[in-house]
Amino acid sequence: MDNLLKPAAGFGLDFIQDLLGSWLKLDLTTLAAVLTIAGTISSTLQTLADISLTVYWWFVRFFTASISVPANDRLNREILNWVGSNVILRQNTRILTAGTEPIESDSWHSRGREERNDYQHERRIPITYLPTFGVTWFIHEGTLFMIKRIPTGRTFYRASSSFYSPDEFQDAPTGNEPLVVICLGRNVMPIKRFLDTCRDFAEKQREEFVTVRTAKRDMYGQDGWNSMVLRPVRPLETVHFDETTKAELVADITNYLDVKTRRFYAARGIPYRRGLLLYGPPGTGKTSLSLALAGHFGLELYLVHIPSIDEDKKLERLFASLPPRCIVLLEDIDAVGINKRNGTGDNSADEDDDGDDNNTKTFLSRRITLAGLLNVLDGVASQEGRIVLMTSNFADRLDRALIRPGRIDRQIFLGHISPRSAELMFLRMYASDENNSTISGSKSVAEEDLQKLADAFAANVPPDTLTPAQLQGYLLARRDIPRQAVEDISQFVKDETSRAEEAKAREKKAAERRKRRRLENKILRQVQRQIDDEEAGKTP
Ligand SMILES: Nc1ncnc2c1ncn2[C@@H]1O[C@H](COP(=O)(O)OP(=O)(O)OP(=O)(O)O)[C@@H](O)[C@H]1O
Repeated sequence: MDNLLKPAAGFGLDFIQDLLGSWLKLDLTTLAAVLTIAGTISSTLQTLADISLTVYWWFVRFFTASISVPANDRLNREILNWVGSNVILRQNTRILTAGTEPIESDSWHSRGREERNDYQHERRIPITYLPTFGVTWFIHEGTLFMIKRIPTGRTFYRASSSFYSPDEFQDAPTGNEPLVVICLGRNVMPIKRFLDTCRDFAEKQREEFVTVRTAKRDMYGQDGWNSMVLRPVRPLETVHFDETTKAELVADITNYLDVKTRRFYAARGIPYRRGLLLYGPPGTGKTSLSLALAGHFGLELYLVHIPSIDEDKKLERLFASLPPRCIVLLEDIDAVGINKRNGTGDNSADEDDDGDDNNTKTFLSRRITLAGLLNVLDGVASQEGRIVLMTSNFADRLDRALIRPGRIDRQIFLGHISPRSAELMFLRMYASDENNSTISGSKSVAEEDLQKLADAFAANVPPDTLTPAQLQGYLLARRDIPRQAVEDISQFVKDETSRAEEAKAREKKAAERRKRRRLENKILRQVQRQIDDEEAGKTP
């Protein structure tokens, strides 16, 4: 058997040797030598890597101090913010993670977002950049620091890892990973100082910006407050409505946030919550006021656009993950009609009213029920210490169960602009600011002239005609020409009034049509029922 194989093996070896010799000009001995050297280099490199890793860990263990920060701690985000602004940007890092919102396949859901995807009607969501790092190094106050993101086990971005080290991409930064802050030396004091710096930085940002969080599904399909936008703080003075109501509102919230009030509630077993309803026509400042209040009280704003939430459970999950002190803004709670379907209110839900008088099922939107909303507002699981602001364009359509004291403690009406508010808005629009960046034309208007112009302007803005949004739009279109704004205002008021009257007449006609259609349907159904009854009577 061995003898039989020998020529074949010899033939094979000879053949390979010939091939290498004639084609590649290599003999087998050289090849073997090359392979041996390569193997030795590779194992040497591996050994060196192992040694350096061991040295690295010994070094970390004996010559550094470290502090870990859990994923869900606010400090974690504050560190990332600091690193993002001070290290990543300064070092002009080429590896960042950009994000806007996850793409969802659910068409109803996406439609809701298309309509109103972001705070204050912005359709385009700003891109947020997060530092992509496994480990980042920097020097702070003369000490060498290292921040390490601890992998959470979710791996992706592998496709891109062919170019960069897999470590860098294995765990895409969602901002929810625990961090370890390490510094050179055996003392944790530099780290503590660094953490203070991060907090001061965040504090300053909070003074200048309001953090607005909105509900978004994250990349793993989990609902949560996953989108964050920083909005510049809007001073309360720039939101015009009844000054006494404004002062009362601010006093009310100040009192509520006072630690003594919390103790008072706790001692008497009263749930420590505050609910406010901001209502009025569109463009009267409900959203602007909410933002201004959040800025004034230094609270984060958690925004829920009710019509885009499609199930009670989702709202429940969002409320369950609210921090203890914040403002929750529930926008457009009436948008699809918080009404009993057998109610008398003339609203959108009446359009498809099937006339079933016994149907008392209550709907907030496609799938959010009034019970679901009430449950998150005062259910056992709902967080104490927060302020819930609800906005509505049609307060009269709201269910009484929702607006009872305890759920809504104060109702604030934001209506059409008053002459006094028009004067203030005019002054604000044309007064020169620090950068003198307001308007070119108005620079020539002296202060006393500006006041005279504002008086003349306000005299031509009758109460209860224009919304603040309309007036703001008007002034913005004339931002360089204050005198022209005064001249044109009477005509603008006339035009807008007649337009509003036409719209009202159209709406009245449409409402009458709907009413007629409902009546016809009702009669038809009664007739059909009679016919059915008669037929049933005939049959034995
Ligand atoms: N009372 C107000 N004072 C100053 N500006 C206002 C006021 N109301 C509205 N505006 C301006 O009009 C625009 C729209 O305001 P905002 O979105 O706050 O109104 P809204 O009542 O929430 O409207 P909607 O009911 O449509 O959501 C903003 O740019 C805001 O600056």
